[in-house]
Amino acid sequence: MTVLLSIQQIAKRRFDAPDRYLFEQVTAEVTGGQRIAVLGVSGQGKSTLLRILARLDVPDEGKLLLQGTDSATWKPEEWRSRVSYVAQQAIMLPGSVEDNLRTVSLLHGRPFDRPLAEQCMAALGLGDMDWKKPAAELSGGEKQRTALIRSLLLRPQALLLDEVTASLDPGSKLAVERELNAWARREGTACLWITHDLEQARQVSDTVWFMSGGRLLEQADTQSFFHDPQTEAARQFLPEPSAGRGRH
Ligand SMILES: Nc1ncnc2c1ncn2[C@@H]1O[C@H](COP(=O)(O)OP(=O)(O)OP(=O)(O)O)[C@@H](O)[C@H]1O
Repeated sequence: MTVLLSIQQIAKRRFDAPDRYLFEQVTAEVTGGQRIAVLGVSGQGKSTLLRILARLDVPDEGKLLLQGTDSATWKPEEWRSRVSYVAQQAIMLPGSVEDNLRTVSLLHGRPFDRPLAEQCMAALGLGDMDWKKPAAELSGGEKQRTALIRSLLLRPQALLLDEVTASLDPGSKLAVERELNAWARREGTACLWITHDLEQARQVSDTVWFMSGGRLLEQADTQSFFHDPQTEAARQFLPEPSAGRGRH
């Protein structure tokens, strides 16, 4: 698999104590279609790292490359149309659902793919939605899925998903997991999921990135991470081992 994103020695300083790092020495690669769960206790900087990868925030140290080209060479909007961040708190743009679905295409100068929008809405349980409805009137879960579809319509190479199913009912959550797994397989879209739901992490990832102590402490195959975590911090983070999970 070709390397899509290369993350080299990225560090971010704490804004409340600039002599200390929120995280440092983060080095990793993301390949096309790779499915990664980004795990760790609250406040490790998982969201901050993904926002840096989407160029919505800047690192204090280190380099980011997309398809081998340094981030400084990419226009930010071109980068963001390829590496799309979906926030936990979906922000709807003014206007209707349809305006929301169309706006990102307009912003990035792409034709609006209505059949794809219809297909995504149906797949995520929004097939009966009135597209003329003001987006501000949607429920939290409807906003979250509409925001996700807005990003999917860009056909990004990487989707950075920040607790995107947090306000969804179990059925809708499953629909999102299935649809994004299908995108990763079909389109080769890399999916990075921040989640606190360990069952979800198992369903949606082949690789785990575990953040702890200001480092990207483990990068492991998902099965190996859950069955045989290599660090004490990861062992503490995971629930008590179930029968059969070997630990050193
Ligand atoms: N430079 C910084 N950039 C972002 N957050 C910072 C910074 N310095 C300190 N912080 C603090 O560190 C924490 C980082 O939050 P962030 O959302 O990135 O972590 P997280 O691991 O995603 O947490 P959660 O799992 O709760 O969403 C916040 O409490 C924030 O106030």
